[in-house]
Amino acid sequence: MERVVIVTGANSGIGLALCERLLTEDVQLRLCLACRNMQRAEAARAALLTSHADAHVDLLHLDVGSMKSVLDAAQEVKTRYRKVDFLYLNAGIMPNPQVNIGAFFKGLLSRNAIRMFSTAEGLLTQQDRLNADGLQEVFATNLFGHFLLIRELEPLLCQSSHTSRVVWTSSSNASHSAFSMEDIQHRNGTEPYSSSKYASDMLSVALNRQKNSQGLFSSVICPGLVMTNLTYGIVPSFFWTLIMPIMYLIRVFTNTFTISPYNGAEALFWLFLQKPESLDPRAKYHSLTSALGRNYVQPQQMDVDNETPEVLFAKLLELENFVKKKLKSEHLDGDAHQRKN
Ligand SMILES: NC(=O)C1=CN([C@@H]2O[C@H](COP(=O)(O)OP(=O)(O)OC[C@H]3O[C@@H](n4cnc5c(N)ncnc54)[C@H](OP(=O)(O)O)[C@@H]3O)[C@@H](O)[C@H]2O)C=CC1
Ligand SMILES: CC(C)=CCC[C@@H](C)[C@H]1CC[C@H]2C3=C(CC[C@]12C)[C@@]1(C)CCC(=O)C[C@@H]1CC3
Repeated sequence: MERVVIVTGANSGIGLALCERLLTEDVQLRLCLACRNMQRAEAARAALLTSHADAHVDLLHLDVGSMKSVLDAAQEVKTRYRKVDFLYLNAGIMPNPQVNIGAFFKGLLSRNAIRMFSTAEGLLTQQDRLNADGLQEVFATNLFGHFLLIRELEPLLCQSSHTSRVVWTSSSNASHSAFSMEDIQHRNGTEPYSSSKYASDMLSVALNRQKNSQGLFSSVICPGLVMTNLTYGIVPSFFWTLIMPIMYLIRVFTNTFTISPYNGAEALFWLFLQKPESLDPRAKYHSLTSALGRNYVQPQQMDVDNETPEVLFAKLLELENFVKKKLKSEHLDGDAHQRKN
C-alpha cells in the first residue's frame, strides 16, 4: 500500500525542500502539503509536479495556529486516508525578531563565539501576541496546534498493525532556560521561539514514552541555520547575500551553517529512511554541512529530564480540553444567534 506523508508548512523553505527530496526517493508516495495559504500551496504543488510529473501530491488547508482549522483539517485527513505513515510537524514562526547587537559583538570576542553562531543563545528576542483563540501565537503555531493535530489523528497514527512517525522541526535555539512550566505559552518572556522549540523537544520525549507501545514514534531534528523566509525576517536577504562569504568561512568552524533548504532538510529526509526502533527517543538529529559541502546527520542528547515531559503533556491535555469546550460553546452561541436573526 502507498505510504501517506503529511508535511505542515510545506509551501516554502525546509518543508518544500523535504517534499522535493521525498519524491525523489519514492515517487509512489501520497504526499500531502498541509498549508495555511492555498495559493502558495498550489504553487508549491506545481513546482513539485514539474520535477515529478507522476507524483500524487494532495493539498490540505491547515492553519496550525488556529485550533478550529486544526480540528477541521484532522477531520478531512480522516476522511481521505486510512493511515498516516509520516507526519512532519514543520510549520513554524518567529514573529518580530530582534538581534541584540551588543550581545553579538560581545559574543564574537568570547570563547563562546562558535556556540553563539550555532544556537543564537542570548542573541534573539521576539514580540509575540495573542491569536483569535486567546493563545500566544508562537506557542499555538510551533507547538500546540501540532499537539492537537497529533491527538486528533491518533486513530490513524496509533495502529497496532503498523508503525507511524511524527517528526518535529525543532531548533538549536531551543532553550531550557527560556521555558517555564508555570508559563508554558511564554506569556511573560521575550523568547517565545526558544520556549516553543524546547517544549517540542520535551513533548517528543513524552510521546515516545506514551505511544511507542501503540506503534507511534516521535523524533526531533534541527535543520541548522538555513536561508528561508524565517531567516529573511531576522535580517534582510540583501544582508545575508553580503555576508555569505563570512557564512561559508564560519562553516569551517561550525557545520551547523547548512544554508540551503536542501541541506537543512537532511535530517528530516534521513529519518524517513531509518527504522524507528533504531532511533534514540531522547536525541535531537542535526542536519550538518561540512566546509566542503558534505551533508550528514549527527544525534545530540537533548537537555530534557525524565519527569518534566510528562508534566508538560498533562498541561497540554488540560489546555486541549479547555480549548475544545470554548470552541464548542462559541459554535453553540453562533447557532443560537443565527436562529434569532
Ligand atoms: N531557517 C532556519 O534557520 C531554521 C528553521 N527552523 C524551523 O524550520 C521550520 C521551517 O521553517 P523555514 O523553512 O526556515 O521557514 P519558512 O518561513 O520558509 O517556512 C515556514 C513554513 O511554515 C508555514 N507556516 C507558518 N505559520 C503557519 C500556520 N499558522 N499554519 C500553517 N503553516 C504555517 C509557512 O507558511 P506561509 O508561507 O504561509 O508563511 C511556511 O510554509 C520552522 O519550524 C522553523 O522554526 C529551525 C531552525 C533553523
Ligand atoms: C556574521 C553573521 C553570520 C552574522 C549573523 C548574526 C545573527 C543574525 C545569526 C547568528 C546565529 C544565527 C542563528 C539564527 C538566526 C540568525 C543568527 C542569530 C537562528 C536562531 C534562526 C532560527 C533557528 O531556529 C536557529 C538559528 C540559530 C542560529
